[in-house]
Amino acid sequence: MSDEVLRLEGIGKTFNQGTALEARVLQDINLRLGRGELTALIGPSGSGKSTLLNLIGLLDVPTAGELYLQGRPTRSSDDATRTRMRNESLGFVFQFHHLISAFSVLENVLMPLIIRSGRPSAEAVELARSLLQEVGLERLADKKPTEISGGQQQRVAIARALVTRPPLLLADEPTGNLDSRTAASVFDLFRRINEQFGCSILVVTHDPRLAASCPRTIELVDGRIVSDGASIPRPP
Ligand SMILES: Nc1ncnc2c1ncn2[C@@H]1O[C@H](COP(=O)(O)OP(=O)(O)OP(=O)(O)O)[C@@H](O)[C@H]1O
Repeated sequence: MSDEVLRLEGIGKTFNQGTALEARVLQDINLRLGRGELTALIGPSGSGKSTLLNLIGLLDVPTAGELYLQGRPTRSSDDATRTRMRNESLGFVFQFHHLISAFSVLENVLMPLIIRSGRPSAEAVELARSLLQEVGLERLADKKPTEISGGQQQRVAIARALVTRPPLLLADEPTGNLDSRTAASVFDLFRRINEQFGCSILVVTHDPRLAASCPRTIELVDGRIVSDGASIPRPP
């Protein structure tokens, strides 16, 4: 199996192409993510980070170039194929975690498996419990999301994103609404998950300290990659 999880070749995104509202947001993005890499995506507001993450997450389609997920081209795939590839290969963690308040923490973690194949098997429940243990929340499995803190809710969202064992985890400002100590501990969790599960993680962050704790940082400015390399360590 290839060690390459993701490859972007000449990716561009222009919204409202051919109209007065045309907006060229991404240009000539070339990028390769290997298995098990932990990478930060940084850049000023409006530089195109979320747009790029949406393309990588197969939630939107580029207007130029090709995007390969685990070696498979995606641009001309139909919606059903893209949905299948998304469910098989990707996990998502967002700033606002969208946990379902009527369900318990455990049921929320199980949700991707329930969507995939209905009633969860005993193995699925066991996997969800072990992920909750991994994120330090096994004792809260029966609580509702409203009964736990923001940092704990984000940990539930991370466990939920991992329950399908995705080779690539995408995170968009996952610590954006957390205080700095809680943000640092959620980021520690990303590092531990990366080491333990070997999944590749691409995380958009505005926080330079958090970015510096990733081995690799990619910087976008005005829709282009302006730097891509080893992160510069910062003092704690
Ligand atoms: N659907 C759309 N139609 C037109 N323009 C869009 C659309 N989506 C995003 N844009 C524009 O693309 C640019 C990049 O937006 P994007 O949200 O990707 O930036 P970002 O780097 O994630 O910003 P932030 O850090 O503030 O979240 C912005 O100028 C935005 O207005």
